[in-house]
Amino acid sequence: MRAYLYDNLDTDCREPHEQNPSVPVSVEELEASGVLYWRLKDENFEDQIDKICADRNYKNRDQITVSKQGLGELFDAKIKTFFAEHLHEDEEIRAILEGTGYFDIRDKQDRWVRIKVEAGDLIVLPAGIYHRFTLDSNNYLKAMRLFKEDPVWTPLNRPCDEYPYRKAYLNVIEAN
Ligand SMILES: CSCCC(=O)/C(O)=C/O
Ligand SMILES: [Fe+2]
Repeated sequence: MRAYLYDNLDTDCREPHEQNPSVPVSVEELEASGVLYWRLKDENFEDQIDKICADRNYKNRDQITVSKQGLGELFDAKIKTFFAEHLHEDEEIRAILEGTGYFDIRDKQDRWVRIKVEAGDLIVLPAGIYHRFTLDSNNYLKAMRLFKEDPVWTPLNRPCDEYPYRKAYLNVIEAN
């Protein structure tokens, strides 16, 4: 995982969009926005996932393959939905199994921070954070999705500042 400020250029979102010079964003800075990160080791990948699930009460899991083959005729529509700035009522928890991609999150100053993920990364985006997702130029990512009960990942596109989970998110972040 590597995180940095987005350059805000209006070119293909699958490009890195790293500023020049780059402005790195640390794991601690991500945490200040409520984003959690773990690096999972190959040797005991499943054990580490199981421990995080037990600690954080994630009871269920499934897998998604974000690629033309994996999503079939839904691919173009899904990719568009993922990259529209949105939030969810629930956490978005993804353990990357194969491939690469970018999660962009809005930090406390409402700047886009780009998080490059690869196999072995586990990321938790808190409920209520504005974010988006895109593949990179490899056009392939397979992820495990973790969730507590039935997940509520309906994307609510910005602006939705009046939703209770957005307000709850801002309250937690401001107290940090
Ligand atoms: C890497 S999983 C696909 C992206 C997704 O599920 C989502 O909600 C993006 O915001
Ligand atoms: Fe999302």
